[in-house]
Amino acid sequence: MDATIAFIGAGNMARSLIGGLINSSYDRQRLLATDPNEDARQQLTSTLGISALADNHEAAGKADVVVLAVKPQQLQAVCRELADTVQQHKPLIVSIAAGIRSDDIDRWLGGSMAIVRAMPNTPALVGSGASGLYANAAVTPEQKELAENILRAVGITVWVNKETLLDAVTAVSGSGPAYFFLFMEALSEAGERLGLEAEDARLLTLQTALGAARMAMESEEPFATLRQKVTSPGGTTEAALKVFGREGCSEIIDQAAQAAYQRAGELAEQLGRDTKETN
Ligand SMILES: NC(=O)C1=CN([C@@H]2O[C@H](COP(=O)(O)OP(=O)(O)OC[C@H]3O[C@@H](n4cnc5c(N)ncnc54)[C@H](O)[C@@H]3O)[C@@H](O)[C@H]2O)C=CC1
Ligand SMILES: O=C(O)[C@@H]1CCC=N1
Repeated sequence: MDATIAFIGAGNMARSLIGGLINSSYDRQRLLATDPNEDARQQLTSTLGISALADNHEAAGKADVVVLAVKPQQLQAVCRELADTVQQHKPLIVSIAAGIRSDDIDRWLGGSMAIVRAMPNTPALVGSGASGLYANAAVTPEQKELAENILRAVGITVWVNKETLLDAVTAVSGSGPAYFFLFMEALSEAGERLGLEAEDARLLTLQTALGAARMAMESEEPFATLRQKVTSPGGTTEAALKVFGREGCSEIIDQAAQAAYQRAGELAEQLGRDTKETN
């Protein structure tokens, strides 16, 4: 039987995970979600067909797994609110919040909790997610398997053995879909400026992104070799790649990933401190 999972916070990422789980035949009856926003709750019930509650305690109290899916800025208050409830039955906690460390989450929840931190991404919605996972010392092998099974239902999973490596996962795959959307947006617009119909430019861009990813997935060759195979000497690709090189495209991508990584560290530092109000 599927474990009962309560999602605390039903925003973009929770909906992607819930949708992906349902698409992978996860038992809807075993999925619950909470959100203070009535529209968000109605959307869950009408589009995903799962129970949506306003009361975090009620949902967490029924769950084998509590997925903390609120913004990092809301996490401390939500954890402190849930501490009494989760201390009673000790569900597995899965936090998907960027940056916030498991020690801080554990302290806010009252201590001695089994916590898996996961960094998924929104393509989970279509079963093509990529998640990094980290388990604290209290997580049992069975709980590790449970967390992995949930995230694997919506894509691939990678365990990291150092918590700070989750910030690197965030910089690559957590935020990564946005980088690829940006690239597709720009390439499609460039196609339009070159005279293509908007719809054609979009379709050609999409299929090229999908084709390149699938080809790389199915090949054992490094990305660089696949790139070289498109690049005829003195040809069109070479002309384009020269511009990428001249404008420092690789350096820009490196700087962008560094910025995401650093921001995760800043969130941990700023939001990991106990606030006066909740002390
Ligand atoms: N969006 C993404 O691509 C990814 C997001 N994440 C993480 O997932 C978490 C959620 O991000 P998003 O879904 O993008 O944000 P979001 O803003 O779309 O969703 C957060 C939801 O939490 C609800 N909420 C606020 N206070 C609450 C409370 N006290 N109790 C219950 N629900 C409450 C809000 O109404 C909102 O619907 C963040 O911590 C983020 O770092 C992780 C990986 C990828
Ligand atoms: O932008 C963010 O902070 C979240 C974490 C990774 C993707 N979205």
